[in-house]
Amino acid sequence: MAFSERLYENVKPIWEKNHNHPFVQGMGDGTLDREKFRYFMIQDYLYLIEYSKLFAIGAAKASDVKTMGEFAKLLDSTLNTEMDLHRQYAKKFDISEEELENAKPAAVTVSYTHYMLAVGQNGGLAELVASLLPCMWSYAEIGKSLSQIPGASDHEFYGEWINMYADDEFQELTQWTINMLDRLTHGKPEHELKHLEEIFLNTTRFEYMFWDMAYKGEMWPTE
Ligand SMILES: Cc1ncc(CN)c(N)n1
Repeated sequence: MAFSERLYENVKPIWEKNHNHPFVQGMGDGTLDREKFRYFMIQDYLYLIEYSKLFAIGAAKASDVKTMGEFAKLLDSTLNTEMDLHRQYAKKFDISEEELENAKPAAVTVSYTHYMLAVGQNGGLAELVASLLPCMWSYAEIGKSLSQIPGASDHEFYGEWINMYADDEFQELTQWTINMLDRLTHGKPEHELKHLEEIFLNTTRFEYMFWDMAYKGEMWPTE
């Protein structure tokens, strides 16, 4: 069994919870409150600024030029395609770019990005990829599944979001990253695989927390 299949099996119950979360369901049937989506978009933009740094770290840690090039592609796609979607939504909400970049991250946004950056900076390439993969993989799955709901891709507001993650390019980049983790973990001893499994599980848990934070509009427990 490829290591990615083992990871997938291990986190399946949490991914099912993500798919059933009212935020995700609400994008699929178009009923999600736009204020919740607005809040999500701002926090997600801040999240992606930090997340994209993992690809730069990946390029620096890679041991061959081909892998460096792939990380460069992932970095470009995040900064210039995925985050463009957020900038477009920001226009719809009358949020200036400056306002977007100066917004303050919520507790979950800080915890999630700092955890990934610590793992990415302190560990090897396999740790880095294990930590960043649930982000890509779970959105690729959610985008694909929501795009199969009749009318969801054409929804005047949430359609663009769904199309972004259901798109072939995002799906291919995700598959490349899954394959890379399988390559990096081939032949690794069980105790190292267990460690990677735990990292993957932790960022999967953060994915759920991010949906929930956005749905509840949470910032910090003291506010
Ligand atoms: C929190 C989160 N997770 C995943 C993705 C998909 N890159 C995202 N934009 N934001």
